[in-house]
Amino acid sequence: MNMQLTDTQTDERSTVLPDTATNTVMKLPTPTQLRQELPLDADLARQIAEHRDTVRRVLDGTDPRMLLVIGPCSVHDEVAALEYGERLAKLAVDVADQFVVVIRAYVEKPRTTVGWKGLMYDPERNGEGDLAQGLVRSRRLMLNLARLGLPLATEALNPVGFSYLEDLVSWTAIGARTTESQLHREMASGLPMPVGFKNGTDGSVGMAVNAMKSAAHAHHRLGSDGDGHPAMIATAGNPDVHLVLRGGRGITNYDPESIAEATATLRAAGVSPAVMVDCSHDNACKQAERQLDIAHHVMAQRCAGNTDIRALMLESFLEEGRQNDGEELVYGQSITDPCIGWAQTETLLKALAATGRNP
Ligand SMILES: O=C[C@H](O)[C@H](O)COP(=O)(O)O
Ligand SMILES: C=C(OP(=O)(O)O)C(=O)O
Repeated sequence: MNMQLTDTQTDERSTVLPDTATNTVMKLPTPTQLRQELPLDADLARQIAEHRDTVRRVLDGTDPRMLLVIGPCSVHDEVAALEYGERLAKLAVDVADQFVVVIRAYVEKPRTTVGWKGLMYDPERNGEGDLAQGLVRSRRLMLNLARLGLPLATEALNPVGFSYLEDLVSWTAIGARTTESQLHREMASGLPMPVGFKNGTDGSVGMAVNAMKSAAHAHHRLGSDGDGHPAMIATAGNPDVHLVLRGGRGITNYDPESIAEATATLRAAGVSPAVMVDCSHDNACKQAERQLDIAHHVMAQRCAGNTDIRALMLESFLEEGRQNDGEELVYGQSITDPCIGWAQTETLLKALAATGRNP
């Protein structure tokens, strides 16, 4: 599973200088090396370019369908994630006249305090932080999901981490905990796909609007090249940025008044009024089943004429609910936020599509 290391890369842990540091550093393969080991072939690259264009067209309203970003809160088991992907790819065909279905392939999890941070950071979930293995497994999983024909969504949390994966992703989220971060805005400014900024964890939309303005702008940022060398990166600005309403602590924002207030703010700021409603997270008060009613409620608003609502996000997996990580895990059930199960997912997507056909 471990990547080949170059002559200059050893797998020894070395003490970091200066002397105040007690950290250890373990060298990793570079993004270029990982991309060479797990390459994106020309057909898949074409597919991803087409998916990104489709997502852009949905978000700018040229394509009248809605975007539906759906899948597990996090991936901890690649087999279950692929089984979910296979089922979703079939269901996506049934609703393709109404929805562009994008699968959540979330391998980095932002934590409120501490907790498992995702497949990329701790693939064995044993606290060892085997990033060398996590990066390989994350990229391999994403390649396999993309080969099912689905566009991929993920949250870009660590700009270095994302440089190992970004060529595989068609829609990217900047999460509620990082929307206000300049580093994430700079990163989004140079990303080659549409990016959704979540409102803040306190429910505030203003910081996401500021993020959109910043990410649409050109930047000079400090980063590294594909070979891991420090580099100045000049970004052009990302024209395909939008707002994601996900509620906040004790606040929901999927109702008509909240959405109207958000789109008025977006228009006043001169940025895209396109909105994705995240039916999970604080909108669902972390109760997975609430997503069902929320999705119907938002779809009804869209069918009643609010075409600024261009997208929905749902957290869904094979089994409903969530479980604590441990020895005996239920196959296909989330170990982070609760999700709706497959049966609910199938019923919901078909019902939403039927509403879209006969508003
Ligand atoms: O989407 C997942 C979680 O909401 C997010 O990662 C924060 O989780 P936590 O509050 O359990 O740390
Ligand atoms: C962490 C997530 O969302 P948020 O940033 O809204 O909490 C997520 O979508 O997995």
